[in-house]
Amino acid sequence: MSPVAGAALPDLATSGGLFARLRDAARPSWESYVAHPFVKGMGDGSLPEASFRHYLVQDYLFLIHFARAYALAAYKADSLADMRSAARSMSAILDLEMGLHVKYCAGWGLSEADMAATPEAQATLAYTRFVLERGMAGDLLDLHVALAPCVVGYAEIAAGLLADAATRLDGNPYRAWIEMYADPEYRTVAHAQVELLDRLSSARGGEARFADLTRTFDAASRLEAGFWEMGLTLAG
Ligand SMILES: Cc1ncc(C[n+]2csc(CCO)c2C)c(N)n1
Repeated sequence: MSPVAGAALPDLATSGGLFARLRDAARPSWESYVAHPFVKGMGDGSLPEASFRHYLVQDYLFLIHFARAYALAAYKADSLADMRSAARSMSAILDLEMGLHVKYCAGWGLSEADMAATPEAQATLAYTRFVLERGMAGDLLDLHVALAPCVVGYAEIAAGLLADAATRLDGNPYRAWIEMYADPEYRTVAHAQVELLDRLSSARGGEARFADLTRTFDAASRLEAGFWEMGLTLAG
């Protein structure tokens, strides 16, 4: 069933949890990401098609590296449960989400071979390699904090668009994107990421590392905003 426009969903973040506190500490960067003009343009359908296509191709390349980040999470895990969870997320991206993405892009006339052959834009390189670097240099908590704006942000953005009076779903070329990320199944994935951050934080001394984790979360949020900006300006 399609979500109903205008119905606000509760916040994904648990009050007082690590995700909510990071988001508060990085508020200006977070807002520049979730309220970017690209997002508003998808909501009211005014986003130029060329911007959306440029974004989609780069997002395909982004997902490849995101799958690598979950492979790194499996390597960094210190329990079988965390290894299995990372492996499941990597498989979900490679076998499910990328397939959906490819089908979705085909609807916009983009073939997988064309997308794979496109050079990565600077914003794609910067964001994906930043996440991988946080994971390589740090531990599982550093890596999951770097991943959190991506995983939780898209659920918040899609829910926010559905609740926004400026959003038009009828005849909106970006409706399928909004509904894909507003899907309850995807909200469950985002919620699991919020809970995982709290568990990792207790196990790995997150409290004492809050300032450092905030820098990572803030940078990842700015890189998400930069990813939208790349789409909007068609930057290479
Ligand atoms: C730039 C960019 N940021 C976030 C997402 C969202 N996303 C990426 S992978 C994934 C599944 C999480 O396990 C989701 C929701 C995206 N596609 N592109």
